[in-house]
Amino acid sequence: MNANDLATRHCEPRKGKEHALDIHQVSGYLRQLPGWQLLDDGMAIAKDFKFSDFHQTLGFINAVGFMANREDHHPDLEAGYGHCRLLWSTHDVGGLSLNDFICAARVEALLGR
Ligand SMILES: C[C@H](O)[C@H](O)[C@H]1CNC2=NC(N)=NC(=O)C2=N1
Repeated sequence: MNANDLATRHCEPRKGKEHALDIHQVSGYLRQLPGWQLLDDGMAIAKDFKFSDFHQTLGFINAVGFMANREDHHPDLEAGYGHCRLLWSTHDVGGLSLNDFICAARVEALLGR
């Protein structure tokens, strides 16, 4: 599944270890998502997005927040004047699930990438 396919999927409730992706699945999806990095021993993916000012940064956060609420899957956010770092992980799974990659791909699509 490439990034465009991922971005057209919707998150589904995924609870329990059986929904955790293995390292082969994780590296396959990561290859489709430039700039996203594996963190915390493979428990999360993150990317830092740069913007020219706080208005742009806040617009991005609002767009991501809207998408995240619609998908019922929520990122950790860290932001400053000209950047926002997003981290996706599935608490209900205790690691990475397909939902994290769907949301990362949806974020790229929001930016027209
Ligand atoms: C009931 C609801 O679907 C769950 O609590 C969702 C909400 N958003 C979530 N977001 C993230 N990142 N991980 C989850 O496990 C999660 N669970």
